[in-house]
Amino acid sequence: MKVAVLGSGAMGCLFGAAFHRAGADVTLVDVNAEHVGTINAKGLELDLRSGVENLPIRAALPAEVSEPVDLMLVFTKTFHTQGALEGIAAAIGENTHLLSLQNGLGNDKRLAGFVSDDRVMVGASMLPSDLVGPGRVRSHGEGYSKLYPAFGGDPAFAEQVAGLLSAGGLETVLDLNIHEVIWSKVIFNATMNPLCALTRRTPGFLGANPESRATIKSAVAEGIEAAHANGVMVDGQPIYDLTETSMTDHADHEPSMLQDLHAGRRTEVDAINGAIVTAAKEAGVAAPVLETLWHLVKLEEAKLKQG
Ligand SMILES: NC(=O)C1=CN([C@@H]2O[C@H](COP(=O)(O)OP(=O)(O)OC[C@H]3O[C@@H](n4cnc5c(N)ncnc54)[C@H](OP(=O)(O)O)[C@@H]3O)[C@@H](O)[C@H]2O)C=CC1
Ligand SMILES: CC(C)(CO)C(=O)C(=O)O
Repeated sequence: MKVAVLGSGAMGCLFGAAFHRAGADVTLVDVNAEHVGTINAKGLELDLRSGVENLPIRAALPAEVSEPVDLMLVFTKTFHTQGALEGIAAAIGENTHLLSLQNGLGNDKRLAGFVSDDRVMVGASMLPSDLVGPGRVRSHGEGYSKLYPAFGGDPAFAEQVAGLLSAGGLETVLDLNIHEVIWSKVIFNATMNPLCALTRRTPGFLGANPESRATIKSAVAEGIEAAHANGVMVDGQPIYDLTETSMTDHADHEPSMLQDLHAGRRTEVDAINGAIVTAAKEAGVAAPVLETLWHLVKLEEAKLKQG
């Protein structure tokens, strides 16, 4: 399978490596010229719990990819999806499938503007990953990934994709209820990511303090109510369980929102907290804790703009 990973930062490199290990023809596409150059010159360095690995994977700037691919895995930040797909139009042919495992709500609609609905796949990943420097990625935590065609239909291609990822070392399964999976993940992210970003601490710190534990409980409860009000019947307990797992298994992982603030970049809080709060309001329910976390992270972003 010919695969392009669009946005080859922390997660894109981790997944590109799995496709490469499974024998796919992979190109890591990114706008960061230093990162692309380092991967081409020295290989991709992956620091995993199992050890450090160096993989000779091809990397490219978007303008350098001119042949259509079978699969384009989109792993930019959500607010870059539209521009990134426009910038790689030459690689999107009439048989190209698009897959997003990005955080947040609305990724299905963002991809649907570029290929027919039957070639859009979405999902979520619980794997943690950090971009340590040009050509270097660290992932020290376990986690599964789930995917499915976003608008239903034949899952045969999605099955092949999940098979390759699993063969390449990243456990991936199909889930018919993919929108419940995505909502469960976004509720988790809307709770844990802002709390870590605002305190500048990792999940282990949140687990050790009663104030964060109380906030986690309220935020998750609001997210579940918002999902149910929107007709997405998520099961609540596994989301609380995920927060517990992250406070132990991912105790030292910097959630992507914390990585963003540390790097002085915009966060994805609008697609995460903002999207849940908006959906909640549209369905006639309030989500005040999630809304406050959203606004506090927006203030952090405003501080970054001030310098
Ligand atoms: N990190 C994690 O542990 C997890 C992240 N996620 C989700 O995965 C997605 C990706 O996150 P993550 O890997 O952390 O993000 P990163 O910032 O590490 O990677 C995104 C990459 O996309 C690049 N990029 C930006 N614009 C374009 C473009 N037009 N064309 C090609 N590449 C572009 C960025 O370059 P530049 O930096 O120069 O803008 C960057 O290298 C997000 O939605 C995140 O929420 C999900 C689960 C876990
Ligand atoms: C790794 C994980 C699952 C939890 O922190 C995540 O989604 C993120 O960092 O955004």
